[in-house]
Amino acid sequence: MISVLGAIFSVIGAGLAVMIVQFLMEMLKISHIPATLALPLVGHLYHPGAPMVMKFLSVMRRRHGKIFAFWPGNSPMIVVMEPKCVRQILTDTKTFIKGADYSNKFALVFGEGLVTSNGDKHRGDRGCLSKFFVRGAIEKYMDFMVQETQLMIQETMVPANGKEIDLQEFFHMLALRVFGYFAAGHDYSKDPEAKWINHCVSNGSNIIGEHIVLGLPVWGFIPRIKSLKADVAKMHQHVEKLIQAREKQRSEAKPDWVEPEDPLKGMLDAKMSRKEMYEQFTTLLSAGHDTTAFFGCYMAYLLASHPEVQQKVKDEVKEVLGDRTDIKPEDAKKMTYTANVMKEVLRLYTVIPFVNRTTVKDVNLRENNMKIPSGTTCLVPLCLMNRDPDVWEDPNEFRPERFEGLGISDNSAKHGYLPFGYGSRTCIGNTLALIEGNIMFALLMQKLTFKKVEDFKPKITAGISLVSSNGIRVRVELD
Ligand code: HEM
Repeated sequence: MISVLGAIFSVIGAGLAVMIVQFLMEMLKISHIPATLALPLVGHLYHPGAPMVMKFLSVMRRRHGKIFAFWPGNSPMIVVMEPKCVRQILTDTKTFIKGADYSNKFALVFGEGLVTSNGDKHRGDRGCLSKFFVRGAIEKYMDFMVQETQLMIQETMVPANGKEIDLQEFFHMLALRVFGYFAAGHDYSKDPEAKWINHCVSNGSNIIGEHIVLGLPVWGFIPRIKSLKADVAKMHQHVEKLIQAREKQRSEAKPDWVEPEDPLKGMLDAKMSRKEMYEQFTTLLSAGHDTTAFFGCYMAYLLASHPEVQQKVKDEVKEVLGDRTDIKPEDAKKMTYTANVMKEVLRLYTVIPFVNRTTVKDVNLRENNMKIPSGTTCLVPLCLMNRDPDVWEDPNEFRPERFEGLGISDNSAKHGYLPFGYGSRTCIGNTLALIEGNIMFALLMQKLTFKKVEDFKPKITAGISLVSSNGIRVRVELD
């Protein structure tokens, strides 16, 4: 018995010794990069504020500047928020690749879809899918977006008149319905699986987010990981149904049937394998779901909290549309104040708060001449860059007017304003999300007013996306 215990302690002791040596070697490699004292095994997690990652990093930024080391455990990340260096990281995709967080953790849900793949696989798949996400292609779906938004307003907002509601369900369901029709001609309003898919996608994103941010393992025997894998398998069965429905339409097509020009068609035409299609579809759905839905939630919350901004949006919608609801591309272009509101929402609530890349060789960050060793993960905190006081006056204020005259479309590398990322891996769904946002809010603002719920404050947690664990509550008042 004693010898068994002795053996166990020796193995644990040897393991700890290896980890401490690894820690010291890593520390030596990045000793030229500013950092607060980190300890072996726990890194900065000994610090009570460290699990609140966003707050902790903003304190570190004040202490160390725009490039510093952060230790979420035994290995460091280099936090980079200097705009020119960020640009280098996000454009040099041969040196800065999507590393282990993507291939081990994200991949549990996303497989080898667009978000997680690298190199030729990524280039090929992006080439195959990007034509469906350009403005002209998306504008063809505007009538459908209008129709679904109106239906959802009727189903959810009208009965909520005078009441407080959590907006998550409205925006999640609307995002799902729009995505289903846009990506595969599928009508989620009639699909009993829609509720489950909503839950499954958000849950998956939260779990993966937590495991990435806190550096937790994703071993298959952990109950929540086991159940996540089961959910992903069920999601693949759901995608199989969508593929079979389209294959049936193709095989039974009458001569006048015109197949929708959508991502599902793109995947079938490219003769992707079943596995590739499951992963790509799940990727698009997951990447576009919480993001679009929480973007809508935060916008409604900020409008409710700033009645003067809400009134200006209402006035603009009235001026451009009058009582019409058939929103056309030229209408959307005229709603410039609403566009600035959307930019300001994404600045304050950066829905994807962090992205990271791993170096495959030693590299110099040109702007600062700082060496980043091979195998290091660089963390780009888009959320903190968007509140950088060097760039934004009163960065925590909600002030859409600040975008007037800045000439910023949906991103600006110069300002470090990158809510949709940058370079060849920029969000493929950015135009879809913004057109959808414009339509949703034009129709909502024609019909109702969001009022602030006293004492409600969202409890923001930063996982893959910026979610609120206590929902987003507002009072709805029909006009
Ligand atoms: C407000 C809504 C959205 C925000 C804020 C957002 C944000 C982002 C960001 C920051 C990235 C870059 C990630 C990185 O560089 O590592 C990204 C990538 C991506 N997004 Fe979005 N996104 C949104 C909506 C959507 C939608 C609607 C879709 C699809 C239907 C989508 C699909 C994707 C995909 C597939 C990628 C990976 C692209 C690649 O690496 O080639 N996103 N998104």
